[in-house]
Amino acid sequence: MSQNHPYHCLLVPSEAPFELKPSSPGKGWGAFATRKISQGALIFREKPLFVIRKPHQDITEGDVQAAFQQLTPSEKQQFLCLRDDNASRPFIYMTEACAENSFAIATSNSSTSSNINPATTFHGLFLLHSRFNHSCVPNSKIPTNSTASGGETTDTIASFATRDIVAGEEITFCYNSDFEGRTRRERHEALRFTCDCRACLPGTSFQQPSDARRRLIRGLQYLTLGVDLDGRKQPDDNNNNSSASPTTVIIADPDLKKAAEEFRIPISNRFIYNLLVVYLLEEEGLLDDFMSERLVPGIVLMVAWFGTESNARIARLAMARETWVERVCVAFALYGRADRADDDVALMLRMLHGISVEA
Ligand SMILES: C[S@@+](CC[C@H](N)C(=O)[O-])C[C@H]1O[C@@H](n2cnc3c(N)ncnc32)[C@H](O)[C@@H]1O
Repeated sequence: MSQNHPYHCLLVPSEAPFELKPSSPGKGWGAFATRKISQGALIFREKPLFVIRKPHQDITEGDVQAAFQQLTPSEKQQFLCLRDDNASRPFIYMTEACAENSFAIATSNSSTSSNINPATTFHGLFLLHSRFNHSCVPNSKIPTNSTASGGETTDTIASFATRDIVAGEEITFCYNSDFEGRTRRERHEALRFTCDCRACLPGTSFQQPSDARRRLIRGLQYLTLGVDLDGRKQPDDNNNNSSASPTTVIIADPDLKKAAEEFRIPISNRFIYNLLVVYLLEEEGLLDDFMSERLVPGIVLMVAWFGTESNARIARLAMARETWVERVCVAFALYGRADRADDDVALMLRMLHGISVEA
C-alpha cells in the first residue's frame, strides 16, 4: 500500500541524510536516517514552499489559495499530496493543510508546528520538516530560524541532531517549546495525540520519574524566573472558582510564590535551583547543545553575583566539578545561606523585569 502512497511525490534531495517512509503504526509517515548523523550536525536546511505573513489565526482559505497559485506545477502537485490523519486522508481545507505542515518563522521564539503554537506571526509551509514526527525526548531540534542562520532572520528552517542518530533511526523533534516542564497528561492534551516516546510510555522506569522531573523543572523555573512557562504569573487562588478549569499548582506555599514573583529568592537558593534544572534536564535526555547554550552562561555569571566570599567559594568549587550532579551536590552546602548581595541582586532583577523597585 505504501508503494502508491502520495508522499512518494515529495522530493527529498539526494544529499539529505534521511528518507521518508511509514513510521510505527498510528504515526503515519516519518523521516528515517539513511546514515549516521553525529550530535550537533546539521540534518537539513529547508526553504518554505510558501510563506504567509500573517498570524496563524488570521490565515484564510483565500490566503492559502493565493500562495498556491504562485507555485510551479511540480510544487502544486507536492502541496496537493499532503495528507491528514496520519497520512491517510486528503485535507478538506487548504488552511488545514497549511496549519498541519507549517512552522512559525521570522518573529517567533521557537519553530514549532503552528497548529500547536498559534501565537506566532509568520508561517512557512515546509514539505519535508513537517514529515518529522514528534517525541518528548527527541533526537533533533529545529531552533529559531534566526538562531540557525547566525542571528539573521530568514525564511529557511534547519534541523540539527541533538545526539548521535544511527542509520535507520527515526528522526524526531519536540513540537512544543515548553514540554520540558509539562507532565505526560499535559503534553498529550496540547498535542491532541498520544505520544509513545520513553517519557510517555506508562509504567516504565523512565516514565514514572519523568513526570516528577518535569514537574520539578517547572517549579524551579517559577522560583527563578517569577513566572510560569507561558511567561505569566499563576493566579494566587489556585483552586478558585468552580467555572474555571482547575490549574496545576506550581508553588503551593503562597509566601514562597510571592518571593519568587518579587525576585526575593536568595542568591544561594537561586544558584542551586538553576543547577538542579540543568541536572534534571540532563536526566530527562533534554540537555542538548542548544539548551546548554541557553542556560549555562547565566549560571556561570551567577557565581560572580555572590557578595559573601565564603558563598562565592562554594559556588566556584561547585562549578569546578565535572558533572552536573556533582555540581548540585557541592552547591547544596549553600542552601538557605544569606548573602551580602541578596538585596542588590533582588533590586537588579526587579529592575530588569520592569517591576516597581518598591515591590
Ligand atoms: C506534522 S505531521 C508529522 C508527519 C505525519 N506523521 C505524516 O504522516 O504526515 C503531525 C502528525 O503526525 C502524527 N504524529 C506525530 N508524532 C506522533 C507521535 N509521536 N505519536 C503519534 N502520532 C504522531 C500526528 O497525527 C500529528 O498530528
